[in-house]
Amino acid sequence: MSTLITGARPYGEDAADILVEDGRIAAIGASLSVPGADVVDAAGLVALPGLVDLHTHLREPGREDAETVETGSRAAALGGYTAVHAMANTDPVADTAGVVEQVWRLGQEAGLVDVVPVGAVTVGLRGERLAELGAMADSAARVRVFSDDGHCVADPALMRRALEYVKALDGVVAQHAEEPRLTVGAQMHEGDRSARLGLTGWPAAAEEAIIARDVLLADHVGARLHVCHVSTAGSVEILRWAKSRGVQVTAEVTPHHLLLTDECAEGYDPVFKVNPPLRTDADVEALRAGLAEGVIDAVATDHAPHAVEDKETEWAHARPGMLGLEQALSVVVATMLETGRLDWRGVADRMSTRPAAIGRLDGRGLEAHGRPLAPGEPANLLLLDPGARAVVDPAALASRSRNSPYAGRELPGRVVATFLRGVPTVLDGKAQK
Ligand SMILES: NC(=O)N[C@@H](CC(=O)O)C(=O)O
Ligand SMILES: [Zn+2]
Ligand SMILES: [Zn+2]
Repeated sequence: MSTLITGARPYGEDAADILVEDGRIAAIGASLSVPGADVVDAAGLVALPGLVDLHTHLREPGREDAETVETGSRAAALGGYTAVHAMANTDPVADTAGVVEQVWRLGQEAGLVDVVPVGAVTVGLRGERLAELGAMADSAARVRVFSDDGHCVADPALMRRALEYVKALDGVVAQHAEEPRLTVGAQMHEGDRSARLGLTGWPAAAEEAIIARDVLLADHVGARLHVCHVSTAGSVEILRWAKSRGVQVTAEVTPHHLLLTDECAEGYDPVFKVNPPLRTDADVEALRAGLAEGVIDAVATDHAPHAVEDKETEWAHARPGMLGLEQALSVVVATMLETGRLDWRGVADRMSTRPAAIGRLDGRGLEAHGRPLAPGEPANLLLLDPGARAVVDPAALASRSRNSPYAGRELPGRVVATFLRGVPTVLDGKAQK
């Protein structure tokens, strides 16, 4: 089976044809012609490697009313993703080989993206004792990223032991950095605005204190640490310091923290309630600069679907979290590309290459992700119309939930097609399954 993608602009550069055969890129060049190949006209479209998300909540098992592996996979493919890491805060929690294998199999069955399960660090995310990390690593799901996301591994001795265990598995602990004693009852970013709105604040220091502690622990035991959804200027400074000292730390920022601020809380619309909270203009500026510089390695969505009854309620009772998969690339185009902070290669690096490397998905086999657009590599790629602009309509999303913070906002860039190992999962902007 061969497909010829004609006139695409790899990494936004000169137009070329891309020939796909047997799941791999067979050739990239001018005026390729292959009798019998399916032709996809990509004139004017930017071709990028398939995106890799380090941080997706798929809600299955347990909250299939909010999202399933299948609906989340469809949302991911429509967003240009070919692999997503499925967070462990499901019900039951993904803290055993059995649960991670179940999620991995559901991903295979849906067949729209590679669903890579994240394993919980502690049993039940309770922060008391370590889960069966080795069994999850050795399972069919081959877990390499471990996280209690939703909760912080707050006990420093337990965090140290987790780092030591996961190091032996060539894995990484992805920390949700939130000192719980500093965020009791927290509703939004702590500052002038939280005081005025009468909502309990979530201070920047609650995030920064854990990141500072964890980079010291990671340095001490020589382990890899990944920091989830970095949201403050101070966190970027700590990461810059740690990296300059050679600490093996990586970090991600979400699209919403690159675009939105605590001003969104003014209308008390819980769609903007999220952990960590939306911060200030100065934080957004520091996050964009940190991502451009590479101190922040990756964009990760923290796609967090919630059912209507959990979200459309009074602010204080609403669950934190917002959708991200279908608009992530558009938000990065708006905040990083159109502002001149990253070029297309930079976007590919932060949304595909580096996240794949952090999750150890960047091997040499056909199952690899985050590989460059080059002959011989797996044909995981997306085609984007960079000039298209559209207003986000939550009713049109593939996600089973509707809690998009971008509703009614005009964003640039439309994913026209996505290919997973040469098979189109999205064509003409429509999911193929
Ligand atoms: N980001 C959120 O506000 N919520 C996430 C959990 C998390 O990422 O901490 C969720 O699972 O809903
Ligand atoms: Zn989190
Ligand atoms: Zn999360």
